[in-house]
Amino acid sequence: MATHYYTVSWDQLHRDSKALAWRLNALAPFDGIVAITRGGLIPAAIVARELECRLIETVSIVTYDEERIGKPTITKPPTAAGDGAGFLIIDDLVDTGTTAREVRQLLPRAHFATVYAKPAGKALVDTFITEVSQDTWILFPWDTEPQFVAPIARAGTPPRGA
Ligand SMILES: O=P(O)(O)OC[C@H]1O[C@H](OP(=O)(O)OP(=O)(O)O)[C@H](O)[C@@H]1O
Ligand code: HPA
Ligand SMILES: [Mg+2]
Repeated sequence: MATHYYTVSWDQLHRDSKALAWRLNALAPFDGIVAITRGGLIPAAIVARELECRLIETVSIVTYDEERIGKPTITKPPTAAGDGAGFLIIDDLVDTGTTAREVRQLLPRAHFATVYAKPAGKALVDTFITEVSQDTWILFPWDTEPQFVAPIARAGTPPRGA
């Protein structure tokens, strides 16, 4: 269970995904990108734009229900990436490495990159940008929205009108 939260804004995600693209550009060109949906879709779009890559494949895999990990289920395998040779795989993050392990079996020759990584999974990816501790849950901008927070002085009192 996470004891810390790390909130990532859209701006931050764009900056970190571009930093990943800078790193990957040194290894380019790639024949195509495989985005791991859903979390990898937006980082993959940003990296594809920066690397001028126009061939995007997807692999759909479900490992979590909110913060609860389950058995990974592939709901759509990749069809256009062969054994992964020449391809770049992009996901938002690697946590336990469960998802990465499954996808690597499908595309063993691809280069695997994530924007964020936690210690338990980082050895499974070839390139990542930012590491966070294992007990940190990363809050992505698509999973959050700004909302009202009560002033500190009112902590513990019921909200007005309640
Ligand atoms: O290293 P792991 O422990 O496997 O965790 C990382 C994976 O978990 C999340 O996907 P999730 O299963 O929540 O699906 P989603 O991308 O559709 O949100 C995240 O997008 C990674 O793909
Ligand atoms: O830290 C996380 N944040 C969002 N989704 C995730 N899926 C696995 N770990 C995480
Ligand atoms: Mg995912």
